[in-house]
Amino acid sequence: MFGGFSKDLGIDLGTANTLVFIKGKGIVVREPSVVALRTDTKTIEAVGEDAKKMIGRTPGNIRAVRPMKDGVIADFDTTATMIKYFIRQAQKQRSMFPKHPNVMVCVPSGITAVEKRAVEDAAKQAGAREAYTIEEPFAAAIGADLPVWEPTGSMVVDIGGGTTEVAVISLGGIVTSRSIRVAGDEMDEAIIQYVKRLYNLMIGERTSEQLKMEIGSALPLDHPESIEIRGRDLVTGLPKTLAITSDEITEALGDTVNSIVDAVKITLEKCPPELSADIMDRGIVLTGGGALLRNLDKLLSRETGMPVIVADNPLDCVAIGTGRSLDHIHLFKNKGGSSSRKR
Ligand SMILES: Nc1ncnc2c1ncn2[C@@H]1O[C@H](COP(=O)(O)OP(=O)(O)OP(=O)(O)O)[C@@H](O)[C@H]1O
Repeated sequence: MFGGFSKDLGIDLGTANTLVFIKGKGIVVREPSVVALRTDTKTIEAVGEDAKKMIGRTPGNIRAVRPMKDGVIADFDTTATMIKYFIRQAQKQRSMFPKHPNVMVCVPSGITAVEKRAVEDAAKQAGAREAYTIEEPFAAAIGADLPVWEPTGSMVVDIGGGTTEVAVISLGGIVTSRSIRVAGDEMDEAIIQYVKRLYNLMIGERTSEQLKMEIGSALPLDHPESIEIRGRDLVTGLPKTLAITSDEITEALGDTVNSIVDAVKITLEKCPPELSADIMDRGIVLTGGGALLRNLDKLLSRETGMPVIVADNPLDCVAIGTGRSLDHIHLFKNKGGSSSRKR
């Protein structure tokens, strides 16, 4: 499927990470969706990895922003600049890559037609010849090798940075879906608030993400773990080191994880019975970085009574599916349900 030279690009424009996929080559760019802006001159200081390092460490005249943070384009110009940067990075990987490729951009399923149009315009402004959009859970399902074009039900739960997207897919269309703005970022924020409340310690976003990834779990671990973290004591104002346990992180993540479980349950309730039976056979498939939270699959399985499987390489599914969907562009236009558009 991926053989030969391609002039097409798939972009997973995630709230946390942007990945670029070239047919025939795979994922060629993987960088944080962050832009560092100079507030005085209104120019771009850095994009991607370099900009992420600046979060929480910028002087007054530089601001590190995540233009897609809430799952929508908050700032059109910054997003266009970011897309342009990522297309350039991909072009650098292949000397003969065309200046104006066809571009498929993956967008959250909850976004409006106006926002979709803004993404397509941003891609065109960044040099795309034709720009299309595909909804995130549909791309995730393709990337996870689910039989999306067949008359059988597949359920995918994509837990990213800003949004969790739950969808039931059959015959090339989304039958029912739910998108909530609760995902990895909200987990990080919950940990920050928990540590602040319990220990009067202020920690940064990067530290809370590290706690989530290293010792986080949706259910208490059989052998609890702990790590030392650093922050600012809110009473003395001085730096302080503290040991945090995995059980504490499980408690901190409780509400966020429950919101995700509820979104899955509500989607299942709305699912036609024939498709529910298919999902029971195949299992619910988890994609996105949040799928890597330990024991989330176990908790979801316990709460829904369904088998739950974490996809292979969950962080890559959306990008792979976005790239692969370019092979089926004609089907997209005909089937409509997965939302793509030629301009
Ligand atoms: N091992 C892990 N455990 C828990 N969370 C993780 C792990 N690895 C990555 N994540 C989280 O996954 C999220 C990023 O996932 P992903 O790259 O799929 O999101 P995205 O596609 O950029 O966002 P969205 O789907 O909202 O647009 C981040 O919040 C990150 O902290």
